[in-house]
Amino acid sequence: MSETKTAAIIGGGVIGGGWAARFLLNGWDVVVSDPDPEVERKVGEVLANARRSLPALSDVTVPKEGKLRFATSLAEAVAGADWIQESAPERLDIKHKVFAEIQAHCRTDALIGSSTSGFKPSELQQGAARPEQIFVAHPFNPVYLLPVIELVGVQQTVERAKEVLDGIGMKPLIVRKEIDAHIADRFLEAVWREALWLIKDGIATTQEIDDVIRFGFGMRWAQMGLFETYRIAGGEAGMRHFIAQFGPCLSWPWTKLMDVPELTAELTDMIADQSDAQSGMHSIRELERIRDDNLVAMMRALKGRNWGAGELLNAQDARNKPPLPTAIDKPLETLSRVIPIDWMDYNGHMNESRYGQVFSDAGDVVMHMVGADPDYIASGLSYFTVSNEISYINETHLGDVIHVRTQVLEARGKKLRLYHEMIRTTDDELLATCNQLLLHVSLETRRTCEPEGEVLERITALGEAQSKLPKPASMRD
Ligand SMILES: NC(=O)C1=CN([C@@H]2O[C@H](COP(=O)(O)OP(=O)(O)OC[C@H]3O[C@@H](n4cnc5c(N)ncnc54)[C@H](O)[C@@H]3O)[C@@H](O)[C@H]2O)C=CC1
Ligand SMILES: C[N+](C)(C)CC(=O)CC(=O)[O-]
Repeated sequence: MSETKTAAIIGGGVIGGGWAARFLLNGWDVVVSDPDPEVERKVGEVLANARRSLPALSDVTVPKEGKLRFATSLAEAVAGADWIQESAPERLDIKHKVFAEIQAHCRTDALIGSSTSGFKPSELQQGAARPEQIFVAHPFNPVYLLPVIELVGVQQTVERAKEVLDGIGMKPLIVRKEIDAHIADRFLEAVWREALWLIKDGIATTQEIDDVIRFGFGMRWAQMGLFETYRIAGGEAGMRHFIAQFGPCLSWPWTKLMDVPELTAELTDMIADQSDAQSGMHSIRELERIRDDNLVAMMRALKGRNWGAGELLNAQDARNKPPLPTAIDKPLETLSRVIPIDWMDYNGHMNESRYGQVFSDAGDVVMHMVGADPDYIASGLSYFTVSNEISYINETHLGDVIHVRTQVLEARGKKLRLYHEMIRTTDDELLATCNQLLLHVSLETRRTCEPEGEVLERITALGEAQSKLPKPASMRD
């Protein structure tokens, strides 16, 4: 058993709260230190949002949540921590004071990341007792959902940090050279500046600017980024043609980036009023939930494509996947997962089609147990499901943790009959059952045939062992 690690979060605001949730929901214990008397409530609200969204990105068992504690002093928070994440306000004087106190009380081998959006490590390290211990770990809001982290600092330190972040499902990017605002915030700054000009000059409103992003290039960026997108825009000749065609525009007046509009009271009012008209009907917490639900749905769609953020999530699932059941003389625990947002329907519960997905995944586990795994399937043999009789017994809701218990009712020759019970893990409530019949097939002839070799031996042994079990209670009722 690996020992539970501890993260100390210094500053529990928007970003510190997000870090706390990311670590906790990946099984780390977390200690938060923040002078704000409201910190427990604020972190609690971020955590509530994270609990309903992050686990829903996973299609396998999620790690057991760690323990959360609020420290009475920074010294107490950092004392035994493995990772310390500074998320205090973006002011160098505050950060220097915080680092001095951290280093006076933390372990010398602890990793000390800073969430700074723009300061370089050399600036953060000024006057530090052990400069090499401090590095930039710049996240994106919401930290519990968005995977990328920019790491800037001493090579050996950021490599250790990368290993930790990989383990909590993130996408650490080690930045080659330090630079103000790292990589991503330089883009965000450019887009933000341009948007401010467009509003100031009366060209577009906040709503119109958001629409050109979310109905257009924002969706392209979320899955391919900038260069891959523009490569395609160059047509068959790719990037070279793209540059030949659009390169000259760089010297035309297509940008006001070299200048910054003054944030006068008048411009601030204009932007804030437009933003109120656009989004004022929702509270910030409501907007956070809308954003999170949309992000989960988009990231799950990318999972299906095994692309971009979806590829990362699939790799994380593969790491968290539980081992196949080995004891064949008792009901088989074939699946455990959380119900995600995109499985909900207009009735406010899990759509009926998703029960088919759950029972199909549980059936796959039995196939893999007997050796009918991807290699066997690649050899041209498999099982087809020919019937699923599903009974919907109780409603299944967003965020429910469920597991499936499976009994093999018949495993003889070509026939594999399974009985699945889908149970809510928190209160043991039976949610649905499925009587499922699978037939062994040749993928070449697309007809049924007897299983072969080890699969035949294992399926026969499984069938015999399971035939001695009493019928599941829900079948007898
Ligand atoms: N808000 C954002 O979109 C992002 C912010 N960041 C960076 O994260 C850091 C924190 O920003 P936010 O969370 O947005 O700010 P915030 O204002 O929401 O939170 C800052 C927290 O630090 C606390 N604090 C103040 N002095 C402290 C001290 N001496 N010790 C411990 N805590 C202290 C405050 O009480 C507050 O709760 C900044 O460096 C910022 O650049 C990074 C990525 C995105
Ligand atoms: C606005 N910001 C500079 C604080 C933004 C970031 O640092 C990253 C983000 O989440 O957009």
